[in-house]
Amino acid sequence: MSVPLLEFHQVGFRYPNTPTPVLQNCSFSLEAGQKVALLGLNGSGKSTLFYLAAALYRRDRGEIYWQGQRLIHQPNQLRQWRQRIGLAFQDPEQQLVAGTVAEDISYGLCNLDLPTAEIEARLQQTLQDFDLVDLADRPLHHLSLGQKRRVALAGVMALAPTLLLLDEPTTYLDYQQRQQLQHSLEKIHHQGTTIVIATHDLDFAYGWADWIMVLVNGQVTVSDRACHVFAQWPTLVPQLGTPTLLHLWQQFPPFWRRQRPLPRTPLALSQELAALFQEFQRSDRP
Ligand SMILES: Nc1ncnc2c1ncn2[C@@H]1O[C@H](COP(=O)(O)OP(=O)(O)OP(=O)(O)O)[C@@H](O)[C@H]1O
Repeated sequence: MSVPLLEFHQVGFRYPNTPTPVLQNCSFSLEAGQKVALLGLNGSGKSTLFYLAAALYRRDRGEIYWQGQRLIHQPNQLRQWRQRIGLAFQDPEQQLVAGTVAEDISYGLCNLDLPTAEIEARLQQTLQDFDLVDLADRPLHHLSLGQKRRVALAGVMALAPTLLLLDEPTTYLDYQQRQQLQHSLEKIHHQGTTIVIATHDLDFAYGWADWIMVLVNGQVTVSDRACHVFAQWPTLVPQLGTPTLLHLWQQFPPFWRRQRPLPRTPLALSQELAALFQEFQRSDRP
């Protein structure tokens, strides 16, 4: 078996001046190439888990590994660690630091000590990839929240991380920006980046993820292939609600559902519906 990309082994973490730990004996591993949705109720610790994974916070207990190498919070290793793992915060305001869009994307690249020509080339490529060319010289405080999210993601991706952690990226996005985000994610994943998204958007998770992790009481209680998790969804994770397409699929007759894979897109579900109608029409004929 291959070495996991990222591994948490019995990790514990408590914020100073709070009585109970947020994470306790938290263990999981991520394989390269996965598209992971991290689910959990408000306050279950998803953002905290991301801060620990990105080495912005220091764990109290347990170990964190990158391809088998233990995280030790020493300057040289931290620098390398933070290059490999890109984190886009839930609130883009926390992430954006410079005056304009172009300056903000360049900021992270300058911190990598790259040659000027390479910084410029990566900046131009990133502006194009994220459809930000027209906004390049726009002051950040003139942008909408959705645009700020796009700039924050672009800034992280310009650094070419191996693992991308996105905290609630679909919040406040309109239909068009959501489509654009999905398109960017497909492209990023296709280029070889492993992606983990913390989200309350079950419909998004259902359509996008190939792996599901669920955080409950400071522990990852579910970590499995999405098709397995959704097949057992209501009994496995009752507290999170049910994705719309899955809910509709559960209204199909059991004999039909037993024989077929879960439809993960509206198109796949409508095709199932059409096929079921045809089946009933056939069986009704004298
Ligand atoms: N700086 C902090 N100091 C003390 N407690 C904190 C701090 N940040 C978060 N917490 C607490 O840690 C717990 C986990 O918070 P966290 O933001 O990681 O959860 P989450 O799953 O990302 O929540 P949400 O889905 O609402 O974004 C919460 O109880 C929160 O109140």
